[in-house]
Amino acid sequence: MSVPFSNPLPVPVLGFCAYSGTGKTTLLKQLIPELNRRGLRLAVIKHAHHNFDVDIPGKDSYEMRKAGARQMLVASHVRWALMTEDAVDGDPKLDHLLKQIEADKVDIVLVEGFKKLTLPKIELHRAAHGKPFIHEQDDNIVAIACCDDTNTPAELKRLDLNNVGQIADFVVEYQQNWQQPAAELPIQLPQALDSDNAYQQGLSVAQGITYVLDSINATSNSELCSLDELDNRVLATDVISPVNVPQQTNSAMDGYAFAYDSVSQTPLKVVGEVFAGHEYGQTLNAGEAVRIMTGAPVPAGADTIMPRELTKEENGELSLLEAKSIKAGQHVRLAGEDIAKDAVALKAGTRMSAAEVGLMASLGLSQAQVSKAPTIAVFSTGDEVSQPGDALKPNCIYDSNRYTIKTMAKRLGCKVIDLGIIEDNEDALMQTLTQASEQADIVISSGGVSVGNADYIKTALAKLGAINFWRINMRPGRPLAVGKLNNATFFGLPGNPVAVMVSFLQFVQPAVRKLAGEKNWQPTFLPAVADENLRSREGRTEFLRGIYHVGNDGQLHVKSTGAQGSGMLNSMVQGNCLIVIGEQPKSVAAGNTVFIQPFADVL
Ligand SMILES: Nc1nc2c(c(=O)[nH]1)N[C@H]1C(S)=C(S)[C@@H](COP(=O)(O)OP(=O)(O)OC[C@H]3O[C@@H](n4cnc5c(N)ncnc54)[C@H](O)[C@@H]3O)O[C@H]1N2
Ligand code: MOO
Repeated sequence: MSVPFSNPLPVPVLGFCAYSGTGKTTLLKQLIPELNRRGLRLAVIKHAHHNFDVDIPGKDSYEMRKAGARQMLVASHVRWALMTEDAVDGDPKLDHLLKQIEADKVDIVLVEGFKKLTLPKIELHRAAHGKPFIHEQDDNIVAIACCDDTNTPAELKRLDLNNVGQIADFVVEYQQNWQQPAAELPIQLPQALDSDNAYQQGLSVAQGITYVLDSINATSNSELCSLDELDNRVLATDVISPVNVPQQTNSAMDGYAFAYDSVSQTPLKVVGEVFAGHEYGQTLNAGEAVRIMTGAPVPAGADTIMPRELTKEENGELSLLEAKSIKAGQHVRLAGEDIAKDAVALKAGTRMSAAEVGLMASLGLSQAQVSKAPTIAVFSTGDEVSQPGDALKPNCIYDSNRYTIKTMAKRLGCKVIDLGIIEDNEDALMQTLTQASEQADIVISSGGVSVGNADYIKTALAKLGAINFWRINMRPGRPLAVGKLNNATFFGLPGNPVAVMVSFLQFVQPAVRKLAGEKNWQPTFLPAVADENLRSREGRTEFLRGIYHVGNDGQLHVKSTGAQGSGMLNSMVQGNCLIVIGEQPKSVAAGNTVFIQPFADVL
């Protein structure tokens, strides 16, 4: 039976496996110096099956450990050793041990033992021992080192067990060709949709997003907006720079401008002064310098700037301190080095923000063509749902969903039509839905998409459009309706308030961004260390509300907000991110890495 292993290090890990008596340790003792000669820096991990001790009774470190120190680090000027009391049931965990290695100090980790792990390994085999092949049971064998009399499959790399140099060459090649696998995000897009299966088994989140994106076309309508209206709008056309930025070659420092070739002629003669917004109208001669301010144009004949603090001017003569370190062209900003005239300064599909608006202004442009902002119509359903501000009737709840949806939609630059709370009555719903689909690009409702029976929304939708009622393998936000209502896209989000927000972020957000013409947007996934065990179920993507912070180790750390009921809106208030655990892991143990989606973009 193989045990899953994933390498946590940015360097390769290569195992050596064999039945006992094959000579693993003997080979490794010969291989290590061969690899050192080839310039490879090695770490070695060995699995010992007995209760070993590396310390010597009587030594201080031994005595202190025996006195009860769980970790004992003994260090001298040549080496240090960390001994940890870490009794576990079964084998020690290789990924945990590997995390103790200083990966920047080694090129590869060789591992002896741990043969059950799905770890790339070289099998050592001696036919004379009459033992079975390991590679017949283990797909992770990358090569077999054996003797002449052994038959091996043609597709398996064969090495000579008695030729240590050849094995060393193989290890070097393995190390050089190894590539760190790309991080596997919990939601991988796009994902093909098998609709027959989807109805029975539900859709993965990635399938749901792919389906939504496939059914949305970017708008072709656009309008001209002034600089002050551009924030959060999406460019419909490329912005072409009408000018060089900077317009002229200028100084990046307050100091002196001169020709680099004049450095040998110091002291230089100071012949003038130039301020930003002005120019020194003449050409500098060899041996001359001008006093220059940051942003002022570099005069003709000069190509190098010396900051004022590295100079001394006396009676019109300029000495250069540290003259030897001067580089030709230093502290000069060349015309067009930021953006050249006629170059694309901003691409169509860019969502405008402070930097983009500022850049447009820096080009002297006062307006841009942007895609028409999507219009979203939103309503709520359910007899129990009441309008905030009204008295709350018995057994009712206030409508929070319409307000979270409207707020998120506005953050995404949408115009919003609020259709209020629609009573659970088919005629009223039909009328509202028809009206909404004429006015809006996207119509969103919340509630009524699960299996409850007081839901007229399903019958009304079925009459007016083509709507799929999906079950998404996620929590929260399992039920989701998506489809067309005339020309508008319809989203029926689940009623539970947290499910509404999570479904909006995962499915409506990509749709809005695509509709608005935004290109190259990807959901953010940041790795963070889990500060506690996080529960999840295999086959379902879990969106836990989390709180992340930067730990003392400089890495992001995250913990959950606590109770995770999908009606607990307060968990979204307490949290600053979603912790996203994909379909594979059953749960994540404290200390392992998970992916988070910070709320910063939309909430
Ligand atoms: N037998 C089953 N029951 C449920 C299932 C299921 O698969 N089988 N799924 C559960 C899940 S998961 C969710 S989520 C909910 C979603 O159901 P609906 O979309 O039909 O939503 P409702 O039943 O109308 O409401 C659920 C919940 O949310 C509250 N709600 C509704 N609208 C609002 C609003 N505008 N503002 C605030 N809160 C709202 C409502 O009062 C309910 O408490 O179904 C589970 N059941
Ligand atoms: O979507 Mo529901 O909120 O999973 O409980």
